[in-house]
Amino acid sequence: MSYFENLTSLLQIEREEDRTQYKQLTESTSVSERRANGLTWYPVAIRGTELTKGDYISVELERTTHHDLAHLFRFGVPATLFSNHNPSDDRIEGLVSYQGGNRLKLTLKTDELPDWSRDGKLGVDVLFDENSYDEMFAALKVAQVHLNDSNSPKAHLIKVLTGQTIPTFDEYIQAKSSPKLNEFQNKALTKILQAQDLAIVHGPPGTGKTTTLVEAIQQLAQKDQGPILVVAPSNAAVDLLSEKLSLAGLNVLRVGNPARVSDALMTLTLDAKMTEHPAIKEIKRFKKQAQEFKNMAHKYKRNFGKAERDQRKLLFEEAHKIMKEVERTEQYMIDDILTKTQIVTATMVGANHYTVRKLQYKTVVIDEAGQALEPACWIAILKAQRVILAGDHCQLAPTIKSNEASQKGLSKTLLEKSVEAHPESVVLLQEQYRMNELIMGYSSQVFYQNLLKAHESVAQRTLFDGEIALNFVDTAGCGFEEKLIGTSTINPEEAQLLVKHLTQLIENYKAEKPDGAAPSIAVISPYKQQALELQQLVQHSGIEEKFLKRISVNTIDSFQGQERDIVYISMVRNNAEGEIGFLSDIRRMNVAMTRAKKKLVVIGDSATLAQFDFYAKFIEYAENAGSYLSAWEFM
Ligand SMILES: Nc1ncnc2c1ncn2[C@@H]1O[C@H](COP(=O)(O)OP(=O)(O)OP(=O)(O)O)[C@@H](O)[C@H]1O
Repeated sequence: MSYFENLTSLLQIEREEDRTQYKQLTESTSVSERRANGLTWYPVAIRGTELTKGDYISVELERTTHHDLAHLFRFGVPATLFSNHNPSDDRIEGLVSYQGGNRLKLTLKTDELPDWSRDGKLGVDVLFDENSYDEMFAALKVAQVHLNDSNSPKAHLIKVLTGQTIPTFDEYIQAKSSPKLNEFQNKALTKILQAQDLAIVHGPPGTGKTTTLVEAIQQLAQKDQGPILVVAPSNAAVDLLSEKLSLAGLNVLRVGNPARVSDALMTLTLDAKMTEHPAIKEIKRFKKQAQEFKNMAHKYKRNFGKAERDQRKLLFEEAHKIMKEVERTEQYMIDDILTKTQIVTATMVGANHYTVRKLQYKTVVIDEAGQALEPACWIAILKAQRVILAGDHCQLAPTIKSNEASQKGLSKTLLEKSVEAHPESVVLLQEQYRMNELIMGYSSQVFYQNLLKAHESVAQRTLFDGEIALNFVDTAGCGFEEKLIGTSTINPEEAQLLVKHLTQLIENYKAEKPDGAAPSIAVISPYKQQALELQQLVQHSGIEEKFLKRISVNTIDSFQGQERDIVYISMVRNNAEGEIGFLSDIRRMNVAMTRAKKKLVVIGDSATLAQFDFYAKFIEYAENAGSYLSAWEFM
């Protein structure tokens, strides 16, 4: 099987599993269950409608209750509007074209709202996102075609990225080294500018990967003709980069829909840029005319005479002609906006949005590549002459639903493969600006060949004088037993101990720094049930409000990319068999352990944990650093 056939078959397995899990979530579940699972908004109210491209209408919906529920409605996903009167028949499918706060816009494949939408209560269901899979399959197919065609200008890059040939560098190109960057970051900058096909920025926690990328993209923007494409697997990551690039003075076009509602971000979107464009007045005038023709046509609805039917047809044709004009004007506006654009930012799938689908780029940057599914990367790569991968394959990998696909290799990212195949393309950023060096040390030893250094401004930092930056609190022999709740594990006594330690730490801090600002604190557990338990306990701990406000409690995954002054990790597992479940995913643990700036406290049972090499060595590391504590001291 060829490289791309193999990837295609893995992706097929994944799509099947994803569909199956989606079906289980939706089929034979009630509206309220679907709503709780984030798959449905109900009830919703129609806040407006507008004619749009292709004679469709865009309807704006607002959810009027249950505002706090998380949901899966995202730009570009399919969804159906339905009525509660007859939900199996009264439904119409569309695509989410905007989502912000409690509103979303749905583009429906019809030119008129159905009659049933005027009575009964309305809701929207999110549908399985076939489109993202279709785009990925299509990209793999096209990549294979290029690879088979020795005349294809893309064949070389594809061969590099599939490990069949080596990357090339133009060593005569000199980057302008930046005084804002450290030695390693400047090395990465040079690597990026010299790369003819592939450069890789490996950025461990807090090492300034984003800072480096922004500087490199600024220099590339001056050299490359035409825009640079910058993609990342999540909207949150795309938003962050879009903001920083825009602040650096670049003209950024954010394709798709920001995950966060922020004015600065919104102005970068195509919608906002179109609203600012002089030609928008014309579009508004045309749309109004078309709407008037349609309204007139609809008046003939209940008259069946031939003359009326002809009249109605004429009016529709007129509206259609005007909408064609709207489309042409919109395309002109988009082209005009694109000529001024230096950077296009999007998710991988978003890079194929119809407005930018056909664009080719000299340089494509894939950020957070350690979290990107490889088939999605190929959507962006096919638009590139040269690819810059940035990320850290020693932190969280992409989420894969099918164990089979994961075990057969879908969880191995293009970043990881490329780092192995082409070490000459890689620059490791070695200086970090987040952690006290004691917190950093174990991660550096296990994942980064002991190469990381802490910048002098952070190396010795602690919460207060005399406080040690790392603690391992050993619960061995305390009889704290784990319990299984559903599919998640919980350890209530460990949770209580953690909160006791935290309360004490805050008291010590207050005594040492009576006027000190409240530090930011994360309480993390790999297990969801334990995180929920901890949330409850922290809420009722009696910790003063000023400090309580700064504490967030959650599972590891939600903290990737973030940092806190203090981090607690509750390890939960405590059993005679030495069964540690997914604590064995040491990359996830790497993320948890590297969020802390000044203090990291890990609480767990050494007897269970030490049966696994990673934790045995961690406990040894803590012992050697004088960071080992027995839980008995707090009981
Ligand atoms: N050369 C530098 N000199 C001083 N501070 C720096 C330098 N590079 C980065 N920093 C600081 O380090 C912090 C992290 O930088 P940045 O956000 O670029 O890192 P990152 O590697 O993208 O982070 P993450 O760990 O979230 O991936 C920021 O506060 C930034 O200002």
